[in-house]
Amino acid sequence: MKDFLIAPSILSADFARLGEDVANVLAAGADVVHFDVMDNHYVPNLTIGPMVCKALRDYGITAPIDVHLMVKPVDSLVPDFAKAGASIITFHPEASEHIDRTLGLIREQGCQAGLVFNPATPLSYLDYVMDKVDVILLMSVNPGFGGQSFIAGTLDKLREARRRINESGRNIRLEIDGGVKPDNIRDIAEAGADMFVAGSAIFGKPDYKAVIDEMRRELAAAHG
Ligand SMILES: O=C(CO)[C@H](O)[C@H](O)COP(=O)(O)O
Ligand SMILES: [Fe+2]
Repeated sequence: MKDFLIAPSILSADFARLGEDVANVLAAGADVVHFDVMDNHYVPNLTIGPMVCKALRDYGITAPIDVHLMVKPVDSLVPDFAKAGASIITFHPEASEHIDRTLGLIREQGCQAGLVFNPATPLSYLDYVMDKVDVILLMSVNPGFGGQSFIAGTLDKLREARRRINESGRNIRLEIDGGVKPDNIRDIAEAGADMFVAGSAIFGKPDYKAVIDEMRRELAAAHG
């Protein structure tokens, strides 16, 4: 089977007992912790910052933490998240004045760097920075909230992103975020994604392992 990563979004976790809930979802078979940072400025919602990332590390979470920055400006938060234990830091190109500089800053801080594309953001932002990204994250909902429905047009965009990655010859992760569920994850994988964020689909069910196992069965059946 291809190397697929499942990354539960803690946006839908129980914040009153976050460490325990994250440990439980990892014990249920998740690979990566997806950490949504919203600032009530770039997106109309307010969530969590570096202190919470550090608290998860202090609690004993050792899995990669994938920090999805939905903030503007971006750069000042990058060293803070790197120090707090982030493994991957992704940001929206519209939110950075200097995309190349922000990507470089993330790598200088020892993290993997990625760009996030809203449903209407063109992939042309990749044109001159393909050698500086480790992750490409396509949003399949408009950013700001969990529990929204997958926008079907994202499948074509995934194919286009996969084509660009293949052409680059680089080992870049293709991550998808928003409305991912057991009943659509196979189509999403066949369109080219290899890292799958799922918030409400996993944390919204009492048995995390049952959902993750079902996703893995669907992924095992994916072609391509
Ligand atoms: O970045 C996000 C929203 O901006 C979240 O990661 C995403 O929405 C996950 O939630 P769900 O799987 O419930 O759609
Ligand atoms: Fe996210």
